[in-house]
Amino acid sequence: MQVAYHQEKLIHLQNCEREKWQQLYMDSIRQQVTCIHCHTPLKMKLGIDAPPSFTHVNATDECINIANQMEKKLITVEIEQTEQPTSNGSSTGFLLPTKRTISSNPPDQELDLWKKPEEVKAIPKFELKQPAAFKDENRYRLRLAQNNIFLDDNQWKAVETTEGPLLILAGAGSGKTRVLTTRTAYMLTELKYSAKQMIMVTFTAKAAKEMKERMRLYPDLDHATVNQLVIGTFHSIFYKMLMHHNPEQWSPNHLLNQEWQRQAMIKEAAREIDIDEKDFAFDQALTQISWWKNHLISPEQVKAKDIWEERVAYLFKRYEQMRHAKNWFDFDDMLLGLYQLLTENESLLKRYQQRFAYVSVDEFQDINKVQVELISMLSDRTKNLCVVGDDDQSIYAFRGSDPSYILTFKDQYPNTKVVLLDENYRSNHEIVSAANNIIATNRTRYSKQLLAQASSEHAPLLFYPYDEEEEATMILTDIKEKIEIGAKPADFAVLFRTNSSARALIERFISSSIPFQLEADGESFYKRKAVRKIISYLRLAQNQDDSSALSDLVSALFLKQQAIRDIKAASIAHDCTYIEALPHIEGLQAFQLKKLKELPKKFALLKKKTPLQALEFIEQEMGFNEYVKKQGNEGNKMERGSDDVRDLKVMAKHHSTIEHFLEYIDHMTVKYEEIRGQRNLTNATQLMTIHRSKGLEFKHVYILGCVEGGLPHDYSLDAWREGDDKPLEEERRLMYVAVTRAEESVKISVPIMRRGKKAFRSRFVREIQRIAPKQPLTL
Ligand SMILES: Nc1ncnc2c1ncn2[C@@H]1O[C@H](COP(=O)(O)OP(=O)(O)OP(=O)(O)O)[C@@H](O)[C@H]1O
Repeated sequence: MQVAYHQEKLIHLQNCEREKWQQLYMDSIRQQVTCIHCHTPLKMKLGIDAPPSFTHVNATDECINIANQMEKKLITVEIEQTEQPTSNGSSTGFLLPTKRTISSNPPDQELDLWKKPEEVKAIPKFELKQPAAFKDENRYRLRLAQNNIFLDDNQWKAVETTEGPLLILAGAGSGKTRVLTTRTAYMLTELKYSAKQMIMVTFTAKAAKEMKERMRLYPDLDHATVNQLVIGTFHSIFYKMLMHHNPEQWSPNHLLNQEWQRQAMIKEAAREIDIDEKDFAFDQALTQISWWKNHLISPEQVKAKDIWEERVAYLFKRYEQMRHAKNWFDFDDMLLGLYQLLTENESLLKRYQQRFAYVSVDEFQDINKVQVELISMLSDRTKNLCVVGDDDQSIYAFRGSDPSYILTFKDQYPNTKVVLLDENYRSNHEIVSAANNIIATNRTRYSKQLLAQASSEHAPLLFYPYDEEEEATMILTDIKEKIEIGAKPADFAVLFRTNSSARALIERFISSSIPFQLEADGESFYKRKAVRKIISYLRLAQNQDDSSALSDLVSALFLKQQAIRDIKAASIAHDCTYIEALPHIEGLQAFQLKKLKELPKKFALLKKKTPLQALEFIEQEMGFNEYVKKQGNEGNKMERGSDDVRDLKVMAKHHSTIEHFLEYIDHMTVKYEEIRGQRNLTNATQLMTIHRSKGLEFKHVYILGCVEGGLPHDYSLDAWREGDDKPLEEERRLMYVAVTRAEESVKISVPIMRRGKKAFRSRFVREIQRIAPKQPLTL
């Protein structure tokens, strides 16, 4: 149905502004949308595949028929006036806008129209490969096949290449774990190498565990041998070595294993240079310090690019001094410690080189400077170094990883043999082709193309929600529909570029009955600095004595935290609220005094506004815009306070009073903390950042926000405009990673609006829509 009563007004979906659909959807959940015939609640369906419509929650077929007939009449007949229904169903006293046809005025703006989702057309024809005749000349390969472990020819080539430097370029879904484990099993069982000679480095503890578990499935390989293998992450393996040599210095009691411990140290240092604790991005500072350490840059060697880096360099210096004084170490020191030990102790290095004759490294595209140095030291005697990776999946530049290590591996090791794994066993041909189309634009890569095993009737789908809110609703509706017809919640994953871009989605899932798990870093959207601060105005509008909101407010007013004490004292002395006490604090400049004197009046005005009006008033009339501008994006290229406020305004539109808005925020903040703690739910839809999805696979994948500025992220576009296309290439790799997680279907969201402004479809969407020329491997 397209026609219904909404809060006692007759509405026709086609005549409603697109912007209102989400509100209608939410009101339909609150039972405020009813049938024009029986007046029972209608639910609004706002999904991906079909235009929005209303359906009865409970109604007889007869009622539905009558309602449909009434709707037909209403749509064709111009109605000048009608009557409001009473609760018993008679229609009296209901007014439609005079002289308005409810079927007229077709919206002429693109923004107002529902746009049919489009299948990606640029899919080259699938060519069925003749299954390669199985070559059974190798006894071990045959033995594996008998145990249902099949390997294609390239995979097998990688297994057999055991000596010298080997680069396995493993495309997405090409079975690199299978290759790494089989190669090790082959060396142990067929070549009879000793397990003690081997070291396998993975990027995550999960990957190490999976490798060990998979190794146990190989024929003729006993558990004791598998247990002798050194398999683990860089940190776990290298830390064990350090412990072995100096258990006293490297005792776990000295490990700074909590973020807050490290933060406490730099906060102490920050006080020495008068940094305002409430207003400094300490988490960013720690990331920067870690980046320097992983690049083997000492505090003395830092070349600060701006004032922010200068300050962080000071914190770095003091952090290292404090750490040394107390004999503490952090996770980065585990790698640095071993690097130092092996550089200073040649005979020890030789012993390790003697022991580890075969070194293999997984996810080599994500390696950083200190890791690369350690690996090259350990493998320097034999050069039996096998690295597996995909330059197209290098997505951790912000943590210090650098795809140039995989791209220059051959230069580093001139005798390198290269094996390309280009058969994708995960996704159908349509998904693989879309991924090929996207990544082909990158210039800094080994050209290559993935091949799928099978074709499907479903191509990747582009769909066009109005904005972030509608996007979340459409995805939730789509997943719900699929679950209703038999899919499992765990079949789905929704991937997003940044946590803040998923706020609406997370909230929609929180309010739904679909089990879900959130894999994202960072605090809730409402705890982000700019958001928290602007919300503190609203809280103080409600209660001028809210002391926790006051502490957020003071820095936005360009006052120091110490001012809080003075404000509280002035409020007692003058028997007034904190806001009224502001102009009474000591030591104010004349311009500050003038501004603060105006505040009580402005807070009184604020109270009467809707949340959206209030936010705009705070920005424009209460100085918040200047505060956000002054803050810039201190050390954080990724997230701007002004963007957060724009995100908040999109959501504020759906709340009519400040009181309800704050209640909603508090509820969502509590829920966010609850769900963040949930782990390992067995049958849940996964909501995660693209970074977190790396290495995983899902039947159905949704990708959020594929518009310029969203994916690719704004910061990469800024860099690109300034002539640096590295970040943009990394964004393209992120898109590639996201698409290649899907086995059966991928749905790509291209919202029309973003952060309240017209958006432009992502360049990656345009790239997906044209067939990239075939790209044979070039090295
Ligand atoms: N030769 C093969 N025949 C059939 N299936 C295979 C073969 N090799 C690997 N697979 C399957 O392909 C899927 C992808 O393999 P895997 O997860 O190891 O890929 P990956 O290379 O690690 O992918 P990504 O880098 O994208 O995370 C797995 O389900 C795996 O069992």
